[in-house]
Amino acid sequence: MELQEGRKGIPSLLFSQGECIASNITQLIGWTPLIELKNIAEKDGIGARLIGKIEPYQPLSSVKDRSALRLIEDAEEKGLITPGMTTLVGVTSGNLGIGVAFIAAQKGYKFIAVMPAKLSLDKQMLLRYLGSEVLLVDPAQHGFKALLDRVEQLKKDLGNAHVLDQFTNSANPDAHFRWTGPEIWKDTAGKVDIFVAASGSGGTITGAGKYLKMMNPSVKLICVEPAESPVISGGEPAFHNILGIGPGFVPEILDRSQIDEIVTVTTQEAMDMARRLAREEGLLVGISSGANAAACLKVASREENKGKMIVTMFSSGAERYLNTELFAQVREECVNVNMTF
Ligand SMILES: Cc1ncc(COP(=O)(O)O)c(C=O)c1O
Repeated sequence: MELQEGRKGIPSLLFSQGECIASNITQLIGWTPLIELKNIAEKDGIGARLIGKIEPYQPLSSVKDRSALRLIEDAEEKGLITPGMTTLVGVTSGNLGIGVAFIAAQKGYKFIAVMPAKLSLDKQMLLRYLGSEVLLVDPAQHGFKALLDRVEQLKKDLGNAHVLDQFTNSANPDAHFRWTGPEIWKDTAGKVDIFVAASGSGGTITGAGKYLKMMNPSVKLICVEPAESPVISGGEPAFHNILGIGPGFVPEILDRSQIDEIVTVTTQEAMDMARRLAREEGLLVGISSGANAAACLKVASREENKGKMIVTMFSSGAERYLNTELFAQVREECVNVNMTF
């Protein structure tokens, strides 16, 4: 089936005449819906419009499906990889790896995920379930570099391995320039005033931000990072629990020159807001989505932003965090529940 140039996702399929059946799962990446947070805006007396882009609608529930697809397609276009022959290799602690795993499975690539030991068992299980190999490295012994060293060693040992590096490869922001940015522009009818996005690899804010500024140079770009580890703001890296953002260094692909402002959010604020999104808007989204929404509320409360449209990313679904602090209280309640009859 022919898809519209530069567009992916379910609505693209709907433009065709006749059958609307995806030929494979990668065609369903992209074009996620926008939703306005009316309940929270009303309750908090917010004069701006708060809009979230619901990435849990991606095939494997996160924004990283887009980057994974573009990293793989870019390598294919450059003739660097061949299904059935090349082994894809990447350091991953989560969503990008899961994105690569399902695309690799569909396209016929072997994928080896190099992961920090002691990280989520759920993610390891998902990767293995999708047919990927998981190699655990203990970063406590040699730091993050141990993971990179393991990848280098694999490259030498395998000979036909291709490394996917979301922090340095411009194909990552390109996914957001091609898809995320145009989707936001189209679905807001070009009314977006402010785009707020937390930075992990920096792909989303760089790629979607570049597209939105290209369409309207007065769109403001606000980058969100953990208050405990405000590295982009010039601070020191430190532990935080907003999974998927704030890796503790400034990624090579992050284009700081186009960012108008950085807003920091604590892990506590992010988790509290994720829970509010669930209970007040019925939105089951993850911790970084809570961080983004918390940053939006800070920005929206400013007098100068009254009436403005603020768009942000709900980058992943809450179900990926069932075994984290986000669900600690309800887990405790469930474990200790008393029979009522
Ligand atoms: C849950 C979550 N939120 C936000 C991000 C940040 O996106 P980006 O890497 O495009 O900066 C990531 C990236 O992995 C993520 O997994």
